[in-house]
Amino acid sequence: MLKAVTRCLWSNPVAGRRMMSHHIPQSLSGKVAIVTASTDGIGLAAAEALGQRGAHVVVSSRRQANVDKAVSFLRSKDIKVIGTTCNVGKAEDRDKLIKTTIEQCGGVDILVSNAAVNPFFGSILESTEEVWNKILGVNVTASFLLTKLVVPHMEKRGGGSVVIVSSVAGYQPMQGLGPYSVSKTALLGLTRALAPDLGHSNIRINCVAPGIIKTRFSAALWENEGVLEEFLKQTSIKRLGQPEDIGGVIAFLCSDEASYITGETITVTGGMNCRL
Ligand SMILES: NC(=O)c1ccc[n+]([C@@H]2O[C@H](COP(=O)([O-])OP(=O)(O)OC[C@H]3O[C@@H](n4cnc5c(N)ncnc54)[C@H](O)[C@@H]3O)[C@@H](O)[C@H]2O)c1
Repeated sequence: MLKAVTRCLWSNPVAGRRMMSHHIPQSLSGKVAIVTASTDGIGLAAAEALGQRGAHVVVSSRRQANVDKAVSFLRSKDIKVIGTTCNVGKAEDRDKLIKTTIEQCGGVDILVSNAAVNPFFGSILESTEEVWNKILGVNVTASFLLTKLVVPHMEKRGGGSVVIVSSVAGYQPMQGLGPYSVSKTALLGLTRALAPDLGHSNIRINCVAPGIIKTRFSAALWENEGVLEEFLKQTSIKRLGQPEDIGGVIAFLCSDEASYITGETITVTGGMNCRL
C-alpha cells in the first residue's frame, strides 16, 4: 500500500512546475538577485523562479562544475544569469560574491540566503563544539553577515528584499537533528531581529520554513519508507514538497505583491503543524 502511495507521489506532476511554464508576469524585471547554494534543490528552484519573473540571477555554490551546470540550465530557460563559487562560511568568498555581483550586474536588490549544512545526526548530547560551530557558522552567522554586506548596496537602489531559508525543524526540533534544528530556530529570530533596522532602509526581510522537500539534503528522510510514512501522517497534503513549491513563495516574498510583509516566516509544509 505504502509503495503504491510513494510511487504515486513520485509520479505526480509538480504543480509548481506546470504553473511556471509561460506568461509569468515580469514582476522582477530590472532586479538583481543573489541566491546562495543555488546549483541544486531549493536554491536552484528559487533562482529559476526569480529569473522567470525577469530578475538577473547570481547563482553560487562551493564547486565550479556545479555552478557551470546551473548557469547552463538557467540560460537554456532564457534566464539572465551569472555564476560564481562561494562557500558562505568564508569571509573572502562572501566578499567575492558581492563584488562579482556589483561588477557584473551593477547592483543588488534581492538576497536569498539558502545555504545550510548538517554534519551531525544523533543524540544532541553527543554533539561537539566543532559541530555547533560549523552548523551555526554556515546556517546562521553567514546569513547575517551576507545580509550585512548587501545592505549598503540595496540602500543605493532605494531598498531591497532578503529571504532566509529556515525549516519546519525550526519550530519543532527533529529527532537526531538537534543542532541543525536549533540553527533553524535561530533564523526565525534573526529575521525578526533584523526587520526593524532594515525597515529604515526600505529593505524587507522574511523567512521561509519548508516542510519535507524532495532534495538530496533530505534524502535520509524520504528514502526510508517508514520515516516517510510518519511524515506524511503529519501533513494535510499527502505528498512530499518539491523545490518549486518553495521557489515560487520566495519569488513572491521578493516581489512588490509582498511590499507590506516584513519580519515574517511563511511555513510551506503541506499543512504540518508548526508552533513556536
Ligand atoms: N529538503 C528539505 O526537506 C528541507 C526542509 C527544510 C529546509 N530546508 C533547507 O533548504 C535549504 C536548501 O536545502 P535543499 O533541501 O535544497 O538541499 P541541497 O542539498 O540541494 O541544498 C543545500 C546546499 O547547501 C550547500 N552548502 C552547504 N554548505 C555550504 C557552504 N558553506 N557554502 C555554500 N553552500 C553550501 C550544499 O552544497 C547544498 O547544495 C537549506 O537551508 C535547508 O536547510 C530543506
